[in-house]
Amino acid sequence: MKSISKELISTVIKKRKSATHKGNYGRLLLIGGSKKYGGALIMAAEGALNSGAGLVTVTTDQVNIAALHTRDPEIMALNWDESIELKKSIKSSDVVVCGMGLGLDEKAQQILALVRDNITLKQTLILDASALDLIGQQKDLLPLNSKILIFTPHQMEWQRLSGIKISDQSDELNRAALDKLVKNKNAILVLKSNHTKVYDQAGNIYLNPFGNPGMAIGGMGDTLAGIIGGFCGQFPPTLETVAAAVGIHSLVADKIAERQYIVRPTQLSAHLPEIMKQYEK
Ligand SMILES: NC(=O)C1=CN([C@@H]2O[C@H](COP(=O)(O)OP(=O)(O)OC[C@H]3O[C@@H](n4cnc5c(N)ncnc54)[C@H](OP(=O)(O)O)[C@@H]3O)[C@@H](O)[C@H]2O)[C@@H](O)CC1
Ligand SMILES: Nc1ncnc2c1ncn2[C@@H]1O[C@H](COP(=O)(O)OP(=O)(O)O)[C@@H](O)[C@H]1O
Ligand SMILES: [Mg+2]
Repeated sequence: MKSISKELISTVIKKRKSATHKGNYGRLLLIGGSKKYGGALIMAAEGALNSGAGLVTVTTDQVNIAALHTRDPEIMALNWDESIELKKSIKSSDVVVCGMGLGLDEKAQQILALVRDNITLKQTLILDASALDLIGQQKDLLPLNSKILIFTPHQMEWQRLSGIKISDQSDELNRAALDKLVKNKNAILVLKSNHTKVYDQAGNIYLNPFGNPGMAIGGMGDTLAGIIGGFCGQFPPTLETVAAAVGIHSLVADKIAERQYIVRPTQLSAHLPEIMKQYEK
């Protein structure tokens, strides 16, 4: 098992070249935010935006859009009832991040089925939170048609999806469960805890040595899902890129925790561009 290091983060975060434009840094679509959980989607979108994604669009319950635009006018938004537009949006994205605050109702199931049916082999798909729980309940909702498929469960979500109890979640069982879920070997598992591990299906594992308990606040994982999306839109969507996203999320939190008791996820996002600058190479 390798440890996520500051050097690894520096190899992933590239200095931007002059002759580039927003289209070179990833078209991201984030899907989630039912009425109750609009904040989850907004926090994920802020993670994506602040990690440098070139173009960020969200699709969500209409009720969240004014709040999102008040905070972040850079982000485009689509009402998730507009299914024709939504299909187009899925197809034209480089990276789709689905599940933050999506909920588990019939609408949520329909949206995940739409993602499953419209994602293509050119795209990176990240599944978080409710998307993982929906698949745990109904296995045929699992989208298998992306280029790279990234799961980002916390331990309880992984228990519900894989059937492995938290106390039994060993590397061996985790990888076997990932292989059982995804046969074509294009998946990455980010199993979140106080020391998150990132697995691929070739046997590689990265352990995150960074982070602190000030991060134990709702929205911290939503923010991470957005950052992973942002990284996969800008840098090659590999195990190392995902590990670097996990590492920088915790490093920013560690910096904030030097002078604060807790780390607000929105504050973490706000400090991300400044800390990424220190690691660019
Ligand atoms: N502001 C918003 O809109 C927010 C909206 N959100 C949205 O809410 C939806 C439900 O997601 P969720 O994660 O809040 O609930 P759930 O899946 O039941 O898991 C929580 C329970 O699991 C357990 N647990 C054990 N180990 C654990 C671990 N390592 N890390 C974490 N938990 C661990 C633990 O149980 P306990 O120990 O408390 O008994 C804990 O109580 C989802 O769509 C999400 O996106 C959130 O993102 C928050 C901000
Ligand atoms: N005690 C802790 N130490 C380090 N990191 C933590 C701690 N508690 C939570 N985190 C991090 O915070 C995030 C929590 O993710 P998650 O449970 O999905 O949050 P949410 O769904 O509320 O956004 C993960 O990245 C996890 O590694
Ligand atoms: Mg979560």
